[in-house]
Amino acid sequence: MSVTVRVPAKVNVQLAVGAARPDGFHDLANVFLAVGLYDEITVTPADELRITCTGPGADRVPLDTTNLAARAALALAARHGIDPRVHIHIAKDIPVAGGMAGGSADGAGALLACDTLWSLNSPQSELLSLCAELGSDVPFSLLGGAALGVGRGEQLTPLAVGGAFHWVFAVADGGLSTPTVFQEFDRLAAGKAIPPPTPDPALLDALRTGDAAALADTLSNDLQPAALSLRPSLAATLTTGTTAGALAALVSGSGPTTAFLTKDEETATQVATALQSSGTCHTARPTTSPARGATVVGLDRV
Ligand SMILES: C[C@@](CO)(OP(=O)(O)O)[C@H](O)COP(=O)(O)OP(=O)(O)OC[C@H]1O[C@@H](n2ccc(N)nc2=O)[C@H](O)[C@@H]1O
Ligand SMILES: Nc1ncnc2c1ncn2[C@@H]1O[C@H](COP(=O)(O)OP(=O)(O)O)[C@@H](O)[C@H]1O
Repeated sequence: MSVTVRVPAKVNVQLAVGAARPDGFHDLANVFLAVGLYDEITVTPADELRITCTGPGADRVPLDTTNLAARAALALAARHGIDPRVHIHIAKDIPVAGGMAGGSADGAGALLACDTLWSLNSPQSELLSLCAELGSDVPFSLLGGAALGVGRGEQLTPLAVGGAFHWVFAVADGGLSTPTVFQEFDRLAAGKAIPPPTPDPALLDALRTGDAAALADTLSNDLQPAALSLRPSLAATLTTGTTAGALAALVSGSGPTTAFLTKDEETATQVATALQSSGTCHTARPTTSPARGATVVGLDRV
């Protein structure tokens, strides 16, 4: 038997970052929106715990037990006293180390896939608490849609979204390390007062009403200056997309993927074409949001 789960990427439409905490994390007001780029995780019983990965950037994905998908399978098996030997295949389409939570998606996906394979039927609350142990972004990958994440981003409140938003994601060459971007944030913030992170009511309203122009006016990412400081070339990518007609542009999470919100599908195609031909990114990917969270899409009983 094998089980396949599809899991979306995310963009942070607001990422408000507080001061560094004693445990090394930062308190956040993190407004997640799931977008239609997906990894697919397939689990099959095997003689040993084994991971394979295909797709763009697969050579940069660890195939040992540091992989979040392996950690998820091991954590679920340990919780239930189950033999964890499965083959986990990751069909990757989410940019690796791109600020779109690809590793988190694989962690959430492996958790749901193993839960299904082992017929555990765990309640969502139990899966969400296991996700939070794996990483700050992992609970949202399970949930999908849109949500406000507080604490280090793992404490979620689902948000209503009033319509589809059109996006283009410009995938950069190479990745950025999330801890390094937070360290750069701390360096840039040194000596400044950092206010406690709070969600922007106007942004939550824009999501609720599905108003792309209002959302464009309220997009914000406190990690963007840090990502631009570490990767100055991203400024040219952002300018290319806005010049080509995007309503707004921002770095996705810790980057280096950049996100472009457009008023409709036609403009998204036009912005993607301009970005692709500009040479300021590796690949331009048009898509929509919100997207469903981790979902079982295949159950093969042979
Ligand atoms: C920045 C964000 C925005 O959604 O995503 P990415 O852009 O990486 O996808 C997240 O906060 C990333 O979450 P995730 O990638 O799960 O991070 P974790 O594994 O929990 O933590 C990795 C490291 O990032 C830093 N970190 C993470 C979350 C947080 N609230 N404060 C932090 O300072 C810490 O240095 C931590 O050791
Ligand atoms: N399944 C996975 N897919 C991708 N990266 C993973 C995975 N498991 C662990 N990693 C590690 O996590 C790092 C961050 O990757 P990723 O989650 O794709 O990016 P981001 O944190 O920027 O959203 C990678 O560089 C890699 O070392």
